[in-house]
Amino acid sequence: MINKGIHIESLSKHYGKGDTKVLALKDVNMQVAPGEVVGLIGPSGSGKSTLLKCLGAVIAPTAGRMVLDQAVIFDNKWLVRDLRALRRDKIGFVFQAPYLIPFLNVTDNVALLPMLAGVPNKEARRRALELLTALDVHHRANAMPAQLSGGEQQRVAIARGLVSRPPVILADEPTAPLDSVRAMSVIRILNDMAKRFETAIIIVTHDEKIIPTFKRLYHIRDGVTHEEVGEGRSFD
Ligand SMILES: Nc1ncnc2c1ncn2[C@@H]1O[C@H](COP(=O)(O)OP(=O)(O)OP(=O)(O)O)[C@@H](O)[C@H]1O
Repeated sequence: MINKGIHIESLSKHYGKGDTKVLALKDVNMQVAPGEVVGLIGPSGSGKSTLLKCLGAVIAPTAGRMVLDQAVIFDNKWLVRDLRALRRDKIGFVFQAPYLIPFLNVTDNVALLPMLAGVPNKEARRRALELLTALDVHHRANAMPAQLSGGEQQRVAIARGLVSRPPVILADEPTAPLDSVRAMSVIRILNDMAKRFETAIIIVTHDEKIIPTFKRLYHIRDGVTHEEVGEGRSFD
């Protein structure tokens, strides 16, 4: 039986050829169980973004194996024909920059993905408002993105990444533009989501405030991951 969550085995990624070849990932192994929130930390250029892009089916690894939510998606080649559908149905992305759609209001920015996936509009908007409330930005539900502060935009983008309840969430520096109270509340929400919906979550971060909250971390150096036990400190 193939496990749920995220499993990466012997993953490598090379960019370029010959003299300009870069070995960005070398034999990476990683597991994240459903319901678990794992940190991915490492210096600039160590391979964090490359690993998230491979897992998010944005770029192809050079070799190795990746399993997402009980499906082998890559085994030295893609085993999934429709990578767009894989991204839409299985993976929630939360980026450093919010990338909201400028001509949709806050609620519709969050509700759009479930609407596109066939959830009735009313239910999609209800789920959107529930998350906007949890992220303390519901009072801006009818505003347009340009009318929000940077931190508010980021919280809306986090709600959008969570609203489809994907089995996997990949977050790249999600708390970077937030103050420490808001950063902690985002981490609390991601932990709640993980437990409630059995989501496997990877958070790439440099944020010293949130690193002690992880129970388990992967430290990446020069494309090689090292598993570490975190403090798992309560974030209340
Ligand atoms: N498209 C590309 N072409 C060639 N080399 C690349 C490409 N993207 C990344 N690299 C190289 O791969 C290595 C890993 O880069 P990556 O962006 O994954 O690091 P990172 O840990 O995310 O860094 P940062 O914290 O600075 O964002 C680096 O040496 C980088 O220069």
